Amino acid sequence: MQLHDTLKRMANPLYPVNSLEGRLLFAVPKKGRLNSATLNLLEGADIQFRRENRLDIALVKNLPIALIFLPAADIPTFVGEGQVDLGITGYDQVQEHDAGVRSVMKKRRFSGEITPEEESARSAITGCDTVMELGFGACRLQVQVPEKGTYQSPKDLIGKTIGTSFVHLTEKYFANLEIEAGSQGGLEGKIQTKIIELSGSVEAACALGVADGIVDLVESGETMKAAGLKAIDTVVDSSAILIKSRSPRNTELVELIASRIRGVIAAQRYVLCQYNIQRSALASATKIAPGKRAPTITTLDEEGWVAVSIMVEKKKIAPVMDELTKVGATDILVLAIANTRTD
Ligand SMILES: Nc1ncnc2c1ncn2[C@@H]1O[C@H](COP(=O)(O)OP(=O)(O)OP(=O)(O)O)[C@@H](O)[C@H]1O
Ligand SMILES: O=P(O)(O)OC[C@H]1O[C@H](OP(=O)(O)OP(=O)(O)O)[C@H](O)[C@@H]1O
Repeated sequence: MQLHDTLKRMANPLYPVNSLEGRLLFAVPKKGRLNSATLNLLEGADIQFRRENRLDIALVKNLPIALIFLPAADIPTFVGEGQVDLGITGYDQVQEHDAGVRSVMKKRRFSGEITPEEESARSAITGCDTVMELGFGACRLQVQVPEKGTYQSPKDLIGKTIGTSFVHLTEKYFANLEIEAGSQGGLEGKIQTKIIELSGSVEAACALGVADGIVDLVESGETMKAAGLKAIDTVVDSSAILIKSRSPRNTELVELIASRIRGVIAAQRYVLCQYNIQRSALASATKIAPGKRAPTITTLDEEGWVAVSIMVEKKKIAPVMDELTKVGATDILVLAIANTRTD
């Protein structure tokens, strides 16, 4: 059943379900690490909405879109099944969802419930496509063990107990490890390593004797350090991504949103740098900072001088200004870009 129909059946009269008709459904993280950066991105893309208290659906005022607020972990399911057209979540969550779907299909094939052909046909229609990386929410899903313990390499954990919120990726990781080590048993892909599902505070599992190792997200590394753990391998490198279903309701609108978001990301990543320089030094200056496509050069009302305008990556602007000064650039101005539409 389509999400539109399901929502219509819900009794709560506050749900703006009747107005969902004809709208593109866009899932965004309702809380957690990706929530605030996602809301900033929507604001930058001029996607205007007002979310009523405790409602997980908000109609966009200026575009035929409805925002659906969901846990980041559930967004790949809704988009992958085509119930929702677009979504923002972590790449780790998409990988976890895909690994889960593949594992269920594999089990159904081994039990004779579906044929290999049905398995690949279903895999082709479900799942989501990545539209773009969004430049926030960077983290790594890592295998962690007690710093002072005896486990040094991931292979030492074969047959042991692992705590994680990412059970499917962890199962796949240890299944591959066991195959590599020649110790995996059974055609059904049963693994010797025991995976325990935990929904939060995974880092506490080793100290409490629940697990020998964990597979959990790391950003700064502070949480793992405080818990006396060290990383011995990375399962997935992740950051926030925009995903779309394989059959979105309105591809033009998907393109419009993608293009707006691309513009916001470019605006966040670049600054506009303007300076004056003598024409004779222009070649050296543009070599230092050639701009995104090419510099915009304007003749100044002073013999032999030009004004140059270029986009520069924010993180490189300080050394670029140092170098430009060395070759004779003056009156250097750096301006924030509010928004942009660029390739
Ligand atoms: N420490 C982190 N640094 C950066 N990104 C992270 C971090 N932890 C998680 N993420 C990213 O955010 C996504 C959502 O994780 P988060 O723990 O915020 O979800 P949640 O379960 O919805 O929220 P909560 O933990 O508050 O219940 C993760 O899948 C990952 O992509
Ligand atoms: O490397 P760090 O910067 O310290 O971040 C890593 C921590 O962040 C995440 O947990 P979160 O704080 O979202 O809470 P949770 O344990 O309830 O999932 C993750 O599960 C780690 O515990």
